[in-house]
Amino acid sequence: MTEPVLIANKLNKTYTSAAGVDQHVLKDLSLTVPQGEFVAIMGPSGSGKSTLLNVLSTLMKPTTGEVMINNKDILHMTDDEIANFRGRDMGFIFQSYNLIESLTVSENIALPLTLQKTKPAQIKAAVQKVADLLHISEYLNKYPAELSGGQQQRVGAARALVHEPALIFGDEPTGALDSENAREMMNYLTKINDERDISIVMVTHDPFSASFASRILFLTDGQITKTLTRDDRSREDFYNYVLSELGNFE
Ligand SMILES: Nc1ncnc2c1ncn2[C@@H]1O[C@H](COP(=O)(O)OP(=O)(O)OP(=O)(O)O)[C@@H](O)[C@H]1O
Repeated sequence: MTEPVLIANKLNKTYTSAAGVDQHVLKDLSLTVPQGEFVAIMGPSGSGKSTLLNVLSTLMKPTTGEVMINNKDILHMTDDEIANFRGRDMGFIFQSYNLIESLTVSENIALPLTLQKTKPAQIKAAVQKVADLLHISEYLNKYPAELSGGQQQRVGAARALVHEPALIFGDEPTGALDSENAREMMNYLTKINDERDISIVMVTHDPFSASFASRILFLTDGQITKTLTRDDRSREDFYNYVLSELGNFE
């Protein structure tokens, strides 16, 4: 049995509006992700997907419950420990690429390593390696504004990968991409998941993107109400299975 990279135990999240009205968004939600697994989270709008991802990825605290990543209790770390942990062990890929316009592609990709004060020669080698993997080496000296949306999203992915984190979180990583670029992005994620054993937890509304995962969790009203596993199905067969199950689900 592979060691879990992430364990979430009985997560609850309640938002309280300015008018004092509570909204209970995550409800006793538990989840375990073994090292090297690729998990997709799907569910209707408002079901709590982004809230769950934010809680799992240390960006937001749950109201109650616990989250362990690599056996560390992330809810009881100091702000400095969390910042270090994020920088070293996690990568984030968002729909909006969050690139810094005044930095070159190379400098954007290097950010997680620069923040960890990695030596320049090591940074250069790591940036080159991940840029080769994502086929963006020729853009390294350009600025984000000079790239297409798909290229920018690959730069965002390269930045998430450059420090070889144990775990990557994606929030609609193909959301801004056309179908060709979405397929390419999912192939890259599959490749790093296979070859480097990096675990991936990704929120998506798109069954095509989800079909690249090995397990899909469906969220309804803050709870996991259905789980589909790919088992030994091909990606295409899993996609058809997901589509048929979605028909039953919604
Ligand atoms: N920061 C916040 N403050 C108050 N309410 C929030 C906040 N973030 C989300 N909510 C509410 O919590 C519920 C779940 O939101 P969340 O964004 O987690 O859902 P989602 O499944 O990701 O939705 P979508 O697919 O539309 O992005 C929604 O009703 C939303 O309005």
